[in-house]
Amino acid sequence: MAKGIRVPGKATPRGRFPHVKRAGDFLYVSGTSCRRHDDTFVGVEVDKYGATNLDIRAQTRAVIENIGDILKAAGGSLADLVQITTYLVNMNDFKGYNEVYAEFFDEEGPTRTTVAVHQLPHPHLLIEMQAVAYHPQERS
Ligand SMILES: N/C(=C\C=C\C(=O)O)C(=O)O
Repeated sequence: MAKGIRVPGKATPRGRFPHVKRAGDFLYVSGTSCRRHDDTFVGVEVDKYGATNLDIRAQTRAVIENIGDILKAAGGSLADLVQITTYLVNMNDFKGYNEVYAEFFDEEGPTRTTVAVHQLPHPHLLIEMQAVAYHPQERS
């Protein structure tokens, strides 16, 4: 039976789904953003005039770190990732996203697909990532 986990301290899912689910030797991580547990966002600044500045590098780093925390709660780590799908709202953010991505992963890392989408669940979000990790049960 596949087991879903909601991870304390991470952003509460805005729907009825777990952060991560084990199916056999694989861990499936739900689409994850830079949202914090208190529903604020990493990589968002609003100036005194109300102008919003969104930072793709900070958001990318936060998303990957959130996925790492979620995998850790399931007994795994970023090193176990075998597949990542990234959703960007704007392909103009590809360069900044790609630079931060390369701080975590290289050609031996997970396979990756990056696509642009019309919207994400909050207007402050520039990026969401979904991932699969290979983590045999006997290692848990
Ligand atoms: N995974 C989903 C949303 C994630 C949003 C967030 O972490 O801020 C979903 O609705 O499927």
